[in-house]
Amino acid sequence: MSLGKNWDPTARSYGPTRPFDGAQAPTIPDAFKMIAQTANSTASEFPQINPDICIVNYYTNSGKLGLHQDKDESESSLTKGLPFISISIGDTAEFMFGDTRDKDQATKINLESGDVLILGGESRLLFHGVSHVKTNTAPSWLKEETGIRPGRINLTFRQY
Ligand SMILES: O=C(O)CCC(=O)C(=O)O
Ligand SMILES: [Fe+2]
Repeated sequence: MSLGKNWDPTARSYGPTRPFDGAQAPTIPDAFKMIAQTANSTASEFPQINPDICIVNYYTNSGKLGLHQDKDESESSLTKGLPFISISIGDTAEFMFGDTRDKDQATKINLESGDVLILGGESRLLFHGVSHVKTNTAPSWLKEETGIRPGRINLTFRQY
């Protein structure tokens, strides 16, 4: 799902409403924005964004996401290298990134629950994706306190 603007993964475009039922995208809660902007300000090499899009992805333990570039934001946002800020919650993902769409050449890192990843400036158009989600790796306190189901939640904040 997405907050702020609707993201249509089929058309790869943003709009005010969901095409299949016309629902408005909910606004991004201020508390969410605050977390993203605080993370953004610690990465002082990147410009500060005022996020107007938050895409929420849920991955089951068999979920993956192929290597892709995020280049559907406005031309001015991309030219300025405005960062997107990604926050991971739940099970650990193996995240891959690189200069090409070739999985074998990509660098792989673990994104654990609570990790923040920021792609901005020259790294804004890196190819990236999720090779797999590691079963039963979420912190036990998170499972106990929230009842979060198996899998991983990822929030990406962007400025269109
Ligand atoms: O789940 C992730 O860590 C990456 C998500 C992503 O690349 C996207 O939403 O465009
Ligand atoms: Fe992406």
